[in-house]
Amino acid sequence: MVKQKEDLLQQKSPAEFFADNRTIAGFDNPGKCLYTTIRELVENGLDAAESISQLPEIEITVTEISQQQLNRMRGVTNHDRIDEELYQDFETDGVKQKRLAKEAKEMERLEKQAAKRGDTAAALDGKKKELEVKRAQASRADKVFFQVTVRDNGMGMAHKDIPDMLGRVLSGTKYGVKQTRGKFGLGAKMALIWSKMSTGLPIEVTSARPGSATRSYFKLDLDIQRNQPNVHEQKLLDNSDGWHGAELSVIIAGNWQYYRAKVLKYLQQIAVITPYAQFEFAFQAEDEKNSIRVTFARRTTTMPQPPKATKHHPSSVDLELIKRLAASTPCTSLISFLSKEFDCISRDLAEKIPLEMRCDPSTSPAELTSKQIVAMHDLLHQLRFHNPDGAHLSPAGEYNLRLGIMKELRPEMVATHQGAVGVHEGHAFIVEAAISVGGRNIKPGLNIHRFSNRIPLLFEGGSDVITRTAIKRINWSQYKINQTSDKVGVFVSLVSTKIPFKGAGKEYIADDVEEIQLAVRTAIQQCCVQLKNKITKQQAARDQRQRKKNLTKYIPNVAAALFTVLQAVADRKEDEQAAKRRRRDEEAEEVVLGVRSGDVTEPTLVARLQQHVEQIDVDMALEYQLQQGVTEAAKLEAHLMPLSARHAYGPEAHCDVGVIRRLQEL
Ligand SMILES: Nc1ncnc2c1ncn2[C@@H]1O[C@H](COP(=O)(O)OP(=O)(O)OP(=O)(O)O)[C@@H](O)[C@H]1O
Repeated sequence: MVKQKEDLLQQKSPAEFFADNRTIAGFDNPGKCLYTTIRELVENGLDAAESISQLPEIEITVTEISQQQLNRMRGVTNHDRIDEELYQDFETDGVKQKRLAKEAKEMERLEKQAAKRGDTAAALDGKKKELEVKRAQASRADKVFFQVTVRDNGMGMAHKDIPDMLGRVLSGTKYGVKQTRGKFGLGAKMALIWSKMSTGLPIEVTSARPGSATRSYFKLDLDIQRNQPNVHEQKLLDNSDGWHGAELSVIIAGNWQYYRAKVLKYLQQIAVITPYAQFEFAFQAEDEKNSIRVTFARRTTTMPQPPKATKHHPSSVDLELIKRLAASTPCTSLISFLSKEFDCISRDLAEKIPLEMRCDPSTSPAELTSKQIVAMHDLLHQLRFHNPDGAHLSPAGEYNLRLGIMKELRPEMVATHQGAVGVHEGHAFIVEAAISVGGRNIKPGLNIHRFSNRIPLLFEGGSDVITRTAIKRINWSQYKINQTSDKVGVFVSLVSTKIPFKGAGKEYIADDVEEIQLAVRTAIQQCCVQLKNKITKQQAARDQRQRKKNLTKYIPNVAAALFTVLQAVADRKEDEQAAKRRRRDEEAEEVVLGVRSGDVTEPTLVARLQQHVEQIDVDMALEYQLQQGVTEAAKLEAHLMPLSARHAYGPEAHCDVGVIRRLQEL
């Protein structure tokens, strides 16, 4: 029987699979491909720097390249068009008229809107320019390409490993049980696959290990069918200046116009979670006026402890993993195998497990039969073990998180919380959260920022455990936060040796892991409790200010009215006065006498009323303190110290509650 074409058995290499299913890895459309390429290369740079405890310095350059330029690079001749009408961007006269009319209308609308809002001429010009750029980009016939170059100061790559690291899908150094940004051994290769698919150009890599006298240069691409690197050029260059790190450069199709905001947001968020890193970003447009240069400056040199590799927790192992470990271990007995290859198995316990399996404890792991491996697997899933302690994890830390938020958003208030170590399928995890209120570039409502293993997640937020928890499982009003009108920043970061991502694109964290769900909720709630305290105090202070303002507003009128009355009394004849004298107390009598002698005037009344309002303030503050308990309310954090050796303490001011010393420059 002749086989039908569709019956033919075919095989795909991993590279082919990911080339056909780019979306899985976050390479959906040209714009998203540009974004993900930047992201993957930046995260590799951060991992590489942190792995040698180096404060990361990441330079990202995105250079716009026109179709003509690209053709020149590829040695393809640029031809003039013979028949314009064949091209997608050809406009008939009618279509052109319609477009021009639409643009004129849009301009008119902008002008009206600006007049209504009272915008300045410069603001209006800015908007018009934006419109023109959009129009120019939309009408451009040429496709736009980008050279993405990312340079870091990390550990670099060994010369011999570079082709495999970057030219073979599913190869990397981050597969162990360790918290890293990268995991799958895919990201950089996807950028290369996309460059192959969209421009056909190879990747260029320069790298040096710390202390290396040479730096490696490679130009390579990836044979998608065979899933193997294809080296075009390689050389060893001089490294006498002692540089270490890596610089990767790819040329890909992309869309800057639609993904500009996402790229900048990503960089801002990665700057929030890694305030100890310095990011230099440059976008070089063909037209210089559209170029951008942004620096996300380092604000601290305190780096979290680098994550450490740990061992597999017995409750998380599967049959295949046990087989693999048993075949590769140098241990010669089951006792040492169990105690050395697994986390949370003490020597004591390791001696008991083989007995439970009805196995000789001195059996070599390499000699375990399939049945014994099955027995070990079943047993490991039935026994009780300590949970991993999370010491190998590296959360950003409340200090860094707060610092990052303060530097990027400048909120009015911020609260942070780091939760206890949790466990999911034998992998330890830690959830950290920060909630901010107010700040720049933040919209009213909940602004949710998600991080996993210290990378920002910007897409598919709707299904993420953090978004869903913040929106559905927190009763914000209980903490005096209005989730629709207050500008609330919700920052949640999860670190673990295994993040339950949905998809290889690492875009969002599953919402079905109860332990993580609960930890996220608790961390947010803990921040909210801290904020509620601050908000209550702030509200009380605001109410007080308002009351004072209201009272002060009426002082001139009240003083004038009062003075008129007092004057009328003072002007009455003596006998009338005598008749009424008995009814007035002495204090009032004194005031009337004052008015008569000219000592009490209208301004005197104004001053006394103002004094009275001030006094009410002080009384209320005291009353508040008594209600709150003196220690709580009277405590005010203050940090006073000389700015430098050139400062000394000056004169002292004494008051009931303490002494204030003023700093003086020498
Ligand atoms: N800038 C770099 N410095 C040092 N090593 C790097 C750098 N970029 C990549 N590598 C090495 O190349 C390997 C493959 O990188 P790749 O981006 O393909 O995958 P990954 O980072 O391991 O995982 P993921 O697909 O989850 O990002 C990395 O594991 C790392 O060892």
